[in-house]
Amino acid sequence: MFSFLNKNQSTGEVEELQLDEANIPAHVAIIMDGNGRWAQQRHLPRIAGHKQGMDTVKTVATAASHLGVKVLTLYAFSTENWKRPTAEVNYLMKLPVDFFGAFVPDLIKNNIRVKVMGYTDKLPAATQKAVRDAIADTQHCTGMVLNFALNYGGRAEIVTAVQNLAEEVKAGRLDPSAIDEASIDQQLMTADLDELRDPDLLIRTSGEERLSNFMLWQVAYSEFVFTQQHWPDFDQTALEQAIYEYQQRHRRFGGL
Ligand SMILES: Cc1cc(N2CCCCCC2)n2ncc(-c3ccc(F)cc3)c2n1
Repeated sequence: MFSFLNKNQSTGEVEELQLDEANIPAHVAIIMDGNGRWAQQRHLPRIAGHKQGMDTVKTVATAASHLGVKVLTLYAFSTENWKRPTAEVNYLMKLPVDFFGAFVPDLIKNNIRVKVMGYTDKLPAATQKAVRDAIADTQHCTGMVLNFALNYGGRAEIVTAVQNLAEEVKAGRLDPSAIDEASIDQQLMTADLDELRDPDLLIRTSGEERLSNFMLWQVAYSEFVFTQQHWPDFDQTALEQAIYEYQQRHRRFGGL
């Protein structure tokens, strides 16, 4: 059992809660929202929130790995984020480079493997190199997969899958009647996660309760937990609280 202290929202009392080690969600996906608001509340530039948010990535990735999560997917940059101010986009595109230098040695120590899904060919060359290096240097790790969604969009992912299947049909290699959910699964960017491709738990921070074009196909049966704190304030306890909430809904009774 993992125990953690929780402040009861209704009574205000601090209580010790237990997580069931046999019911840790195998795949946790997080929409890391609220970085800009966190900075604005402190009268800091928005990019200060992104910088602090990257420290939270390391804290939460380490905590998830220790709890036994097998895949942690983090929504780092969406296909819609290109609409942000140029200065902010340029800063965000440098974060994978900073991450590689600052955190990859710690990830290797925790046996965490980096994977990236998205249209990475559209990223600046330096960002693409940092992504390639992070993947290559953690390739040998056999523990948790830390999967960054980078220049990723759920609708674009499905369009690409449909285009690929249409090409197969056009080439005479696939009959339309043979297209099923498995056919589409195999064309998605999560295909190489095999049986772990669909998140068991989706967390979104900062109070918003929407998907924002994130893993639209894969979250069909996921539990959603929306938390109030901004991503830079998210931590191990917040992750444990979200997993506790998941376990209350996804109760395992004996061998079920
Ligand atoms: C664009 C962007 C933004 C980004 N944020 C920090 C976390 C808060 C939310 C957005 C800002 N983080 N955090 C880690 C990465 C990253 C991506 C790929 C990779 F291989 C290694 C690290 C990252 N990438």
